[in-house]
Amino acid sequence: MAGMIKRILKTSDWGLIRKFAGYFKPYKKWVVLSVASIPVTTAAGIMFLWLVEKIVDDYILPGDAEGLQLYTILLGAVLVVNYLFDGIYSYAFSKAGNMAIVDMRRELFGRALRFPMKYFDKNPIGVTLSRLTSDMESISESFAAGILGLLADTIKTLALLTYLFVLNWQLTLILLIVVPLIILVIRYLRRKIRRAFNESRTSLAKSAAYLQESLNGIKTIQLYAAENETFEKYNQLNQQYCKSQNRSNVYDAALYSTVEGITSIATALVIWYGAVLIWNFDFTIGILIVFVTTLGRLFIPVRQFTQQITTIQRSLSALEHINVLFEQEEEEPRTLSGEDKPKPLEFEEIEFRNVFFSYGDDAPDVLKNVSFKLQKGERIALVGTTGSGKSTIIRLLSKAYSGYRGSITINGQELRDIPLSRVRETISVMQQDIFMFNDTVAFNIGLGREGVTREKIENAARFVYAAPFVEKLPGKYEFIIQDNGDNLSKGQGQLISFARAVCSESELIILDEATSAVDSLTEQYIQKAIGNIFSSRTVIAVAHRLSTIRHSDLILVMENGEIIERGNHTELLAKSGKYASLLHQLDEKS
Ligand SMILES: Nc1ncnc2c1ncn2[C@@H]1O[C@H](COP(=O)(O)OP(=O)(O)OP(=O)(O)O)[C@@H](O)[C@H]1O
Repeated sequence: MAGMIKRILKTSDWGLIRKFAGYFKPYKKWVVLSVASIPVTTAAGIMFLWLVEKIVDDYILPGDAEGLQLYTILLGAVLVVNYLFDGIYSYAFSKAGNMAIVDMRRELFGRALRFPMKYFDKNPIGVTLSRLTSDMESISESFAAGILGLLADTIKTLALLTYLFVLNWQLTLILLIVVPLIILVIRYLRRKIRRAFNESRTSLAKSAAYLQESLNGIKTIQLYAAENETFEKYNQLNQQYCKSQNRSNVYDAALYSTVEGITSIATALVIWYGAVLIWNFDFTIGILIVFVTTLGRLFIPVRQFTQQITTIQRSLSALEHINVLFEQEEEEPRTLSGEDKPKPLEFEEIEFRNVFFSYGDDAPDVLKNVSFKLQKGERIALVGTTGSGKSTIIRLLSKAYSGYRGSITINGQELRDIPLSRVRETISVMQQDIFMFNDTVAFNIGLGREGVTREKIENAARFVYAAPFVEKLPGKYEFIIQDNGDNLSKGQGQLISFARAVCSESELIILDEATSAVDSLTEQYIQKAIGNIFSSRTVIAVAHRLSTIRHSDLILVMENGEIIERGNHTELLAKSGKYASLLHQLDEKS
């Protein structure tokens, strides 16, 4: 059977199994306890058969009631031991399995948190979510039990067969006639089961991703009355899943019932040949009963074996999916514990020298020959038409994307050589599309800053003029922000984003100014907040407000990935070029 197992699993499967078996290492003692129970239950199984034969031939047939009583008690005791150790076997292994899966899930989530942003550009969140949830579930439910179950059943089956062989080798050979047939069926259906199951996992992941996307965008769907289309699309994905799952179930059922059928043939053969042997006085009724009883017991593992194969196939296909996440490169290996958080750089200057960048190998350059310098205390504004590359400069600087050509240095050190976590500690980004967590205002301001005090949070809020509105909220800093800031106005969200950025010690602040219009009071607060930030830190801003632009020391005007004009507000206006016309458009809008 060991050879058969080898044939059933591919070589690459063994690699996967070995890799994930590593997670059981810390829980070795539970695995050992479980494995140690196998010989006990196997011995109890053989003992049971021996007692059955003895009871029938030596006590029931001759009518020895006294001996029968004693042996029946012994039989009961053997069964108790058998089931007790069976219990220990399953409990100990599922305990080890559960703990191993918890570790795997934790490690995977930790990795996912460090996946590069371009991973999330390409992979819908829902797919990653389903890898972390349903694929993991599938393993924890089945993989552990599947593999060890297979081992236990193999040992038990071999022991039973050896015992039967000693009792009567001819009858045992008759029984084994059906084995090649079973191997053929399993080999044939194995590939089909795996393929169908893979398909069903993929379509489940797709429909989960779509479900997640639809729920994220539910307000837009409702506003644009796109419910029917959304429903239809989900329905189609769901149907696809249903079809592939049904296919997988058909193969499952086919495997199970074919093996059942074949084993029934074996049972009939054994009864027929056993009867012949008894008529020829070569055999006792006790032994025939042992054979028939064992057939049931022998083929329970064989039947389970087919189920275990299906289970293992499922787990392997889930493992393949999860392995993709394990093989996904992380941004830069970093520990998640705060102990060794690097100190921010003592910021002095940033320099871009002849920088080129494209988002993909075959994609066109979206930054072309970009060069500029920013020194401590200075403010740079990036302006330009949409898609001109302003945000890309910021993404490169915050190491959200790598792979630039040319040189970007912070304090003279090449950016690609500075650890990511150090860069993120040095730079604070005020995002336009800030994400708000379902938590308090205080939590959202202090996000990611370990050990930040309430005083610092409140000072940050005051500094960027967020305090006046926060203090009017019920519960003030304990007010719970919901649904990514849906219970706040856009302007209030921006002020929280400002507070979040200044709450850090970072000298360099990147400001990705939002374009959305806000009420005039909030606008005043925002402008005052930017004024405060400008006077206290070094800032590089993707600027849309005239006030922000005017207060910058250097304005870089971008078009098609290039800096086409540079200078301060007065110099650029005097040129009457692109900047002047951009300002003109700004004026018209306001
Ligand atoms: N993740 C991405 N993958 C591929 N291309 C991208 C990606 N992000 C931006 N681009 C492309 O890069 C170019 C520059 O985009 P970028 O976001 O830097 O422009 P921008 O000047 O900030 O525009 P806006 O003012 O509209 O935010 C655009 O052509 C855009 O389509």
